[in-house]
Amino acid sequence: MSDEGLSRRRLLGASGTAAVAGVVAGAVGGYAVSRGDDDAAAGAPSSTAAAALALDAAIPFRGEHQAGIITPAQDRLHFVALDVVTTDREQLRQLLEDWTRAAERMTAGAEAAPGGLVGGGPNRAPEDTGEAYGLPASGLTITIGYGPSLFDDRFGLASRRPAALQDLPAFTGDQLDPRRTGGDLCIQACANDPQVAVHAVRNLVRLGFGVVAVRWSQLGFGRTSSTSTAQATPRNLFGFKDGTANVKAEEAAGLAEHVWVAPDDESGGGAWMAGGSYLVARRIRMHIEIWDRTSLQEQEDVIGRDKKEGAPLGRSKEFDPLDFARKGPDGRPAIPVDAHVRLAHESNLGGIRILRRGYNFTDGSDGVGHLDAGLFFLAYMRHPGRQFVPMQRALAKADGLNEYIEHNGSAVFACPPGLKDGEHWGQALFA
Ligand SMILES: C=CC1=C(C)c2cc3[nH]c(cc4nc(cc5[nH]c(cc1n2)c(C)c5CCC(=O)O)C(CCC(=O)O)=C4C)c(C)c3C=C
Ligand SMILES: [Fe+2]
Repeated sequence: MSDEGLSRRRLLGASGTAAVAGVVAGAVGGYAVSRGDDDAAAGAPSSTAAAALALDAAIPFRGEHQAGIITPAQDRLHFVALDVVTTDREQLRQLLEDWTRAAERMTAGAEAAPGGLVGGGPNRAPEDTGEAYGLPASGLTITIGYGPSLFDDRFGLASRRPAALQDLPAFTGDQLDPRRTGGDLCIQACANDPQVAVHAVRNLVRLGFGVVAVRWSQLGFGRTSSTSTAQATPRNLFGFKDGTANVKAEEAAGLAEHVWVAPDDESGGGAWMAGGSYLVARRIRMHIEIWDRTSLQEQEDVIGRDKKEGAPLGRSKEFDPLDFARKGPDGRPAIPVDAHVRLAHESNLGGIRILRRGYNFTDGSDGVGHLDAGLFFLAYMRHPGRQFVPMQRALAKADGLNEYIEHNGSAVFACPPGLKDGEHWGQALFA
């Protein structure tokens, strides 16, 4: 490998360098494998999940589906929504191709461009911003999505718009801030090191100068979902286990039914979405000061699970099934009628489920003595109008949690399928 193609992990030492060189060589040649994991390369789901749990792993960039959806949720997030500022279709197409190259390199632990740190010499701006140089791949995944507004008349894409990609309707209680809403494109960068996630977004935005501009962004810490049975269930900022009943990577039938767009889901212009998924993002402020003065009983009744174990009320273990018919000692439903898990459960929604992949956030304070903290809700699904919309309508109407939360940002994106060797983002869309 030439000096220009060396990984940022070169600094890790000889053995690390050798292993990583393989990853990077594979990555730039059109494939990427996790270091020393043959099963991952073969696509065995449980081994892939286990490999991805290693905090510094390189996650394969290419595959049937984009990485970052069923990849075991990493600990950190940098999410950005962008607007396209050019009207030149070719500039946008070229950017998506350039992003693919840079994203593939960064997920393998390499600089955004060969020799990116200093290889361009003293008279040019470096092609990599440098803050992740020497850091491992850190489980980085970069997932791209296209917003409904990308399919207006600017780029001749109107006929390519999937029918399922529609702006979300207004929900009761929404307090949406236009400065945290919408976007032509999104990039979801997840990693186990915040510096690696931020570096990835920063370098893609840098590449897009003059073509795209950041509309809004969100940092997240502490995943609020497990997306694999190999992961322990994390806790959200209300202190409750979150993600117990999620659709998980090992659940092939559930993914096919609820997460991946099937070939015959979208006819005509939207057929390029087969194998992709729709992403709903909601910035949900949590009024933690009010919650923190609320009794344990009330907290558990609002969620419908106990705080310590995460067990459904009336049961004792986290993964015990929810029993909505069970009565408590007072003769009332053990899981209250307005409990969050009752209303969000598939039995209340005609079998609807979604894959949740959210993160905690704290963005300073609001100037009047409260933390601006909450849950950056990210969820993947096959059809937002048939899944998120009815689910959120049911929650907006009756959820006991509404007293403690406020949705103040919102967006929806079509995340295309994964890339085969030699393919790049936008190729199918612009074909
Ligand atoms: C529209 C979808 C959902 C929003 C918005 C949402 C916000 C939200 N959720 C929690 C905390 C928990 N949610 C839990 C379960 C759960 N939540 C949703 C959907 C939305 N949540 C679903 C589909 C489920 C699973 C329901 C089921 O099938 O049992 C839980 C329990 C643990 C778990 O199963 O994950 C918690 C806790 C917060 C704090 C929040 C907004 C800030
Ligand atoms: Fe929830």
